[in-house]
Parts: sequence; structure tokens; C-alpha cells
Amino acid sequence: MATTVAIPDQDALRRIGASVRERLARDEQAYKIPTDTAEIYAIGGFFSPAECARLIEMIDAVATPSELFDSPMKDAFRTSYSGNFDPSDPFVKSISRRIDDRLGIRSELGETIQGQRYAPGQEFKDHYDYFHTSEPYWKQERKHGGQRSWTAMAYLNEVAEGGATGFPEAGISIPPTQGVLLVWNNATPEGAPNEGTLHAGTPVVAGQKYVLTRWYRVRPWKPSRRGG
Ligand SMILES: O=C(O)CCC(=O)C(=O)O
Ligand SMILES: [Fe+2]
Repeated sequence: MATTVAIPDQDALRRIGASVRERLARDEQAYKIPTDTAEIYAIGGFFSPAECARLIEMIDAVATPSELFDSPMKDAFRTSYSGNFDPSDPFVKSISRRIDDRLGIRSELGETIQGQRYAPGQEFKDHYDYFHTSEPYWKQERKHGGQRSWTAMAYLNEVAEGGATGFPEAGISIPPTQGVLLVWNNATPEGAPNEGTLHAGTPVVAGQKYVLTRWYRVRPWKPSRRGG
């Protein structure tokens, strides 16, 4: 008899995938990146230069060497500095709410915004934002909001050279542009983790790169640990 292996949180991933997709289709500023491999959108001018400057200052205040979910190559894998914003700060709340509203996702599903700073030579190698449900950490994450659905990431400055976000499966490379919000669905329309979302923050060559990231779960997020 054939057995089907259940995909954790599949129904929720399918449902959230569809609702955000429908919302972005009506958003005249949301540009769908032309690829069939993954659902990736760019929204220009999402943050003003003044907001970016303020967010950059906040990243400088919280950034420490990045932590990752268990990975044998942890040290070389994500060399940027990162830190979580204070979710009770009114400015952070307003920024989070604006991203949530644009995607139409309930705020409770969003993880605390994380800021990241890359210096020349620093990078975040190819990875998926979704959780690998066969790994030991999944037992915890399942209870802390479950699988990650969409990622929203904003570029806060222009990088002198390097630092593009690469999606090798989709054959796409997105150069950092100040104020752009990049949004992608980590699942397929069917609600399975989408391997086509493999991506990297490629090495910065010159200058600094500042980004912020908000990851969304399928259920209300409860803090446990950090990671990309
Ligand atoms: O810095 C980038 O371009 C990618 C960052 C990223 O993949 C993440 O924060 O999950
Ligand atoms: Fe990522």
C-alpha cells in the first residue's frame, strides 16, 4: 500500500501563500520577479531614506556576530553581524505593522525583526529560510509558530560593490537598492517547502550592507531561539 508522507503545516502554508499572493497581485507597486521557480516580489520605495538611516543606526546598536540554527559550518556560513530589534519600541512596532499590512499577514505570525550588517568579505551562504522538519530543532519550532511561510527583507542602503541577494535555482540576483522591500514565499502554492527559494546574501566587496528581515510563521510566533 502506498504511504503518503505528511508535510508539516501544509494546509496553513497553502492558505497563507494564496492570501498574500492575491494581495500582492492587487498591489500596483509590487513587481513580480519573472521566474516560475519561486514567488518573489520587489516593492520599491517601501522605506524612505530617513527611515533607512534610523534603522541603520538601530542595527549598529544591536548587531553582534550572527547566530544560526545548528549547522556544522556555522562560522563560515553566516559571517554578517545581526541582532533583533526591540519589539516594544514604538518605531519598530510601526515598521513591523507596515510590513504586515502590506502583505496582509496578522502581526502575531511575524518574528521579531532582525537587522543585519555585512562588511566587505561578509556573506550569508546559500540557505533556505524554511525549517528542515527532519532536524532536531523542528520539535521546538513546531511549538513556537511552526513553519516559516513568507520572508520580507528590506535593503537599507546602497552597497558600493557586491552584496546582491542571489537565488541560484531561480537564476536571479537582486542588487541592493535603498528602501526596496523584497518579499518571497518559502513554500510552493501547494504548501510544500520550495527548494527554488534557495538564496544567499553574496559577499560584500566594498562598503557596508544593511538589511532587515521579518520572517512569518503559520501560527503565532513564540520566541525560542534565533536563526536565518
Ligand atoms: O542579505 C541578504 O541578501 C539575504 C539575507 C537572508 O537570506 C536572510 O536574512 O534570511
Ligand atoms: Fe535567508
